[in-house]
Amino acid sequence: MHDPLSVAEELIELTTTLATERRLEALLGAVVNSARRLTRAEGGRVLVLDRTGRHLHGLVGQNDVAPDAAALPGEIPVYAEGNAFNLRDANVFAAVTGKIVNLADVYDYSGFDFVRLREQDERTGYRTRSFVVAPLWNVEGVTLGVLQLINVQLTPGGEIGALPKAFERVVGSFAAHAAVAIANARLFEENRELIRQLDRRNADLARENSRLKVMAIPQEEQVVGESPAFRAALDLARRAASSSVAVLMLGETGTGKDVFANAVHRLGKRRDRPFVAQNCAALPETLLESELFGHRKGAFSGALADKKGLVHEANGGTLFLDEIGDMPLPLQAKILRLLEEGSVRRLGDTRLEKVDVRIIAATNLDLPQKIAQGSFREDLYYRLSVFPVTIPPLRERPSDIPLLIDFFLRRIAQVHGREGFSLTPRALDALCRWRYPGNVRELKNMAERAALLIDGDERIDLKHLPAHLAKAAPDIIVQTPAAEGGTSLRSAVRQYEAIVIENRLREAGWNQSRAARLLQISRRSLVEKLQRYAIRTP
Ligand SMILES: Nc1ncnc2c1ncn2[C@@H]1O[C@H](COP(=O)(O)OP(=O)(O)OP(=O)(O)O)[C@@H](O)[C@H]1O
Repeated sequence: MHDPLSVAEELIELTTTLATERRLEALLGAVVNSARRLTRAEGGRVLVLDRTGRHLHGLVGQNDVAPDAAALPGEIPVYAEGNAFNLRDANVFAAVTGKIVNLADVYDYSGFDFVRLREQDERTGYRTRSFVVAPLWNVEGVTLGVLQLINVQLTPGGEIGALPKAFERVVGSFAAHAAVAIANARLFEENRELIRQLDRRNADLARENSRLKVMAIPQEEQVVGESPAFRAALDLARRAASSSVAVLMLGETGTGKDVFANAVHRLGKRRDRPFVAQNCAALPETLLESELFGHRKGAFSGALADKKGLVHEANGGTLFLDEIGDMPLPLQAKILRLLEEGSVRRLGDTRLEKVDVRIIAATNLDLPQKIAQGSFREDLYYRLSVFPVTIPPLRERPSDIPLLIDFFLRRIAQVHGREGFSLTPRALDALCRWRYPGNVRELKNMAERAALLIDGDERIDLKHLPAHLAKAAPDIIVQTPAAEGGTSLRSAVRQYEAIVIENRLREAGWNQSRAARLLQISRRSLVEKLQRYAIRTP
């Protein structure tokens, strides 16, 4: 056995380890190791009680002489039949009574049952002789488990025997220290797990919160686009929003004229008043007139009572006249009066009524051409086009395509209750190259269709996109803006460059160094290009 000085040294070292080690497994390893060094035991184990206190489980096993013999026993039941303690087991005895079991040879009769241990010896060829079990009782007298020491060597020559009586107390107090440290480490791990759970919960809540926030904003109110051309149009719309000036939204079908009209209303002083929209191409003349300006009872067959028009509903707010190019000429005159005098006359009425309505109109038609044909009033055109906002077609702002794809897929994922959708690079490439005659609406429809076609966690691939798009995908020349009549080669190349850069950035998770490597250009040159094309991390 050790001399008192080395025992003291061992205890000091152990106390330090116990005080500093917070990871349960490492701590248990250190406990068994130190206890073995202290007692010169060949092997040692820690068994702990499960949460229900019904079983002891091995957690750590060590054996210098035969690593196989370090194997941990299976579950040891604390209770025998009839709910009495299973005191025939030396581990349970120590755990329950708080006494140290200290045997010179487990093969000699001791009253304890060592059948399993002997079976293990047979399997491993190891011979277990002396066997010490110290209870791991913490200060409150709560049993955590036991510390086993196997084959205690009494002399440096390797003579094996029971632990000398004087050492029992040392081992006992050592085990008590270890128990406190183990209890602390368990608490620490439990706390850490609780913190982890809380963090996870917080992150879930934050995600849910931002999801709800996004959901709370109606889709038509979100305006997505970062390209300089788009930003310029949006900037104009913002400026218009601050006054009550009439605005004319121009742009091809599906470019987002409705979205912009809504934004102008929402960003202006009238945001708390109604935003009322009417498609002027959707109704025949009389019905449209009655819808917009209202009617008096008997104004036409079917006019059974007085009815207010949308202009009345929009009073104080905004009236959005979509497809104004298709408005019949007589109604154009009424709109002009509304713009110039702020007054309207209901169908079948003689009186004029004052209303305070801001007009935003939109068309994808060539109004000067319609004026030339005599189907649009020139004076109305000039009145409306005081503040024109032209939304560029999507093919002229390709760097917005990935942003819009991302936006629509995220929205769709929310509706489907999914985390998200991902695209294969070739699907993204095909989407980015397409010319979108139907503009953003077409892109949105494609995203919705693809989301419906994929199975489970599948990525959106070419086969989920319309055939014409997949077919055209490899043909860069046809599909890039270079094919656009009137677009210079230089501007087409720049647009394509912007698409490629943005795609690579996406692949690289918006890590600029990684994207630069993928593009095989320097990071500095990438940064310059990002500035030039106004590409920003979303
Ligand atoms: N910049 C954008 N950000 C988000 N969604 C957009 C954007 N532009 C268009 N959309 C969406 O695309 C679809 C078509 O847009 P919108 O109806 O505003 O186009 P439009 O120009 O008014 O079309 P039309 O001329 O056919 O009436 C809508 O679902 C709209 O929400």
